[in-house]
Amino acid sequence: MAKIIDGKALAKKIQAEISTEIAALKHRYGRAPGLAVLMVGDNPASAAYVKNKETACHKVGIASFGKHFHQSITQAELELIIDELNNDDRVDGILIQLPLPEHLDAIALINRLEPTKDADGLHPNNLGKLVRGEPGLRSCTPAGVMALLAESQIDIEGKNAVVIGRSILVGKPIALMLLEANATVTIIHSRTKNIKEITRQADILIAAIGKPEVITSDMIKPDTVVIDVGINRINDHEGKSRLVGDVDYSNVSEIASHITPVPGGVGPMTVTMLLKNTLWAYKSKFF
Ligand SMILES: Nc1nc(=O)c2c([nH]1)NC[C@@H]1CN(c3ccc(C(=O)N[C@@H](CCC(=O)O)C(=O)O)cc3)C=[N+]21
Repeated sequence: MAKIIDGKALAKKIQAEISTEIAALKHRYGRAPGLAVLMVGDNPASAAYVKNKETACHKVGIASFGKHFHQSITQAELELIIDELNNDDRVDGILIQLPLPEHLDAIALINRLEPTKDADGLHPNNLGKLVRGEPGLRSCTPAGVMALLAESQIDIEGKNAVVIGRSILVGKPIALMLLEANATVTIIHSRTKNIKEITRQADILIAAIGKPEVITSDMIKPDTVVIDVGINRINDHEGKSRLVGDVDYSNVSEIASHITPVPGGVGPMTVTMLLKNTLWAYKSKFF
C-alpha cells in the first residue's frame, strides 16, 4: 500500500509558519500583506475556490481585497481595475481567477499585471524567470507539488519524472521545476504515442490532465510516486456528487510507493503557495 502524502497537513503547517511571520512583520512594516482575488461571473467551482482562498488569507493575517464582478464586465473595465490594484500600496498580490468568460482576453489581463504582484506566477516575466532559473513568483500548484515532494523526502535528482499535461498553469511550469531539481523530465500530452510505455518508466508521475480517474494501475510500475493534480467533480452511481482526481486512486494506491489523495492532496497546497507568494511579494517591497 502506498504512503499517503497529506497535503492538508502540510498546508496547515506552512500556514502556521506564514501566520507567525506575518504577525511579526506587520508591526515592523506597519501593515499586513494584501491579496486581491478577481473573479468574474458565477462559476460555482470558481466561487468555491475563491472562498477557500479568502478564508485562508483571513486565517494567516493577509488582508483580502477580493472583487467579484458580473459576467457582463468588459475588458476595458477590468483593465482599469488591474491598473488601480497595480498602483495600490496595500495590495501585494493580485490573482485573476481562471477561467474567465469567453468575451474576455485572459492573457491580455495577465500581461497587464505588475509582475511583482503576480501572485499566481503566470505573467511572462515570472514564467521567464522560471525558465531561466532565477528567483521569482512561481505558479502556485507546481510550487505546491514541489513542496509536497520535499516534505515526503522524495529523491528527485536523476529520477524519471513524467508529467501528463502541458498547461501553462500546471504542466509546463512543473516540468521546469522538476528539471531544476535535476530530474529527467518527460511531458506527455494528447498527441503522445505509446503513453503507457512512457508512464511505466516513471519514478515520479504527475497527473495534470483534468479527466477523472484516467490514470490506472496498469500504467505505472510498482513503487512510483504518484502526484494527482486533478480536481474533477463527478456523480457516482447513486447520483451523489464527489471530487476525484485524474488517478484511479483505489487501484493505483495498491502499487504506488506514495500517492496524493483528492481532496486533501495538492489542492490545499495550491492555496498555501498563493499565501506564500503574497508574503514573498510583500517582503520584497521592504527588503
Ligand atoms: N488564476 C487561477 N489560479 C489558480 O490557482 C486556480 C485558478 N485560477 N482556477 C481554478 C484552479 C483550481 N484551484 C484550486 C484551488 C484550491 C483547491 C482546494 O482547496 N481543494 C481542496 C478542497 C476541494 C473541495 O472540497 O472543494 C482539496 O483538494 O482538498 C482546489 C483547486 C486553483 N485554481
